[in-house]
Amino acid sequence: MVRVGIFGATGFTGIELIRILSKHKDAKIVYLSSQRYNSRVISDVYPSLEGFCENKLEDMDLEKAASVCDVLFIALPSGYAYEIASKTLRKVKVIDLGADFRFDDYSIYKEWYTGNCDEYDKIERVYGLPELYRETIKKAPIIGNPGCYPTSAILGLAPALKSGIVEHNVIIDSKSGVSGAGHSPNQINMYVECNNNIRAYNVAKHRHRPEIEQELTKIAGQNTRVIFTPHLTPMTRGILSTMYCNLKKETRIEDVYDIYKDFYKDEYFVKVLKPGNYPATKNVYDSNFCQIGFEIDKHANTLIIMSVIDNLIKGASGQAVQNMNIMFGLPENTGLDMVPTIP
Ligand SMILES: NC(=O)C1=CN([C@@H]2O[C@H](COP(=O)(O)OP(=O)(O)OC[C@H]3O[C@@H](n4cnc5c(N)ncnc54)[C@H](OP(=O)(O)O)[C@@H]3O)[C@@H](O)[C@H]2O)C=CC1
Ligand SMILES: CC(=O)N[C@@H](CCC(=O)OP(=O)(O)O)C(=O)O
Repeated sequence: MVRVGIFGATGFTGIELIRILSKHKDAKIVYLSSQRYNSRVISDVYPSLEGFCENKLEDMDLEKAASVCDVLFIALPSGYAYEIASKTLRKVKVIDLGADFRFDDYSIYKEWYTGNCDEYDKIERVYGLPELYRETIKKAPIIGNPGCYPTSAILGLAPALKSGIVEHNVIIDSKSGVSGAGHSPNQINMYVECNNNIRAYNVAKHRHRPEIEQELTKIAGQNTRVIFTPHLTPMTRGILSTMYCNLKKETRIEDVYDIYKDFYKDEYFVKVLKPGNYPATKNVYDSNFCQIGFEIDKHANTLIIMSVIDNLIKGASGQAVQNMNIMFGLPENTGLDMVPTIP
């Protein structure tokens, strides 16, 4: 039985971790932290957990957490994980849902995030996208769980870039549900601001751009540039990323389908749709799946790829549990085998 602790248990990703792990047959939640609700029972704060999880919320106590847990999930805003991970290193595995361990290069992390990690380069960690890094995740002491937009974009683009059929300049147009912004009230997630409304934000300067470029450059084997525009849409959950790549030469859609099917042939959580079928966020709602579809615009010789995920599951807590399963030698879909919710 894997003993689990969660820092930041009352946020959206923390609650989603509890929901998944409370039904995970090989994991047991033994430690939950919260500043705001310290000493309350989690199901009093979130009655949806009544009968599923009755743990008491505690103050953040690194020593205690490291001594009673086998793995710690950090579901806090970015900037906290370095201190937690460095103080608990080798005593317990760490999976950070924030951005602190996603970057290969500290100067890029510092340019986009505010955390301080003096020994960044010395910390052994792996970018936690199982479809690309499964073998290194198995032995990693620390996982930097990918961002939600990067998960949808990288999974959607990897086969095309790896196979070399497209140029290395990509346009990514993404739409996210409001839960992507977390549960703390701010102007962006107020009902009256986001209901009946759709808008772009952080245009040409979103912090997920360098994360996406880092990974796509490694996959493509050469410098890859992206133009990334995120949009906030009036949905609770879900991300749709639509991506545009110039084809190097005329290509048949059946050949693109074969490339994608082959790339993901062993992947349980990635579903490649047949040509003519397009993904929708509802196809993966409340599940750990990513669905990918595509079309060729012959007029512009452009490959258009569409990728959908549930931002809170494959884009965060589900992927984090998938990583935990890999690290502890469990079947990868343990606790994650949910059928998407319709309608
Ligand atoms: N929402 C999403 O779709 C995704 C989120 N992520 C990442 O996961 C992490 C958690 O995100 P999410 O669950 O959405 O965030 P929330 O805002 O919903 O929750 C964060 C929790 O962290 C605790 N906390 C501790 N210190 C602070 C602080 N200084 N400011 C705010 N909260 C604090 C709070 O709990 P308390 O007050 O009880 O201690 C809060 O509930 C973030 O790093 C985020 O970037 C990654 C992918 C997708
Ligand atoms: C809709 C919305 O606001 N989404 C968030 C995604 C946050 C996230 O998951 O990013 P990190 O884990 O990299 O901080 C945003 O655009 O910042």
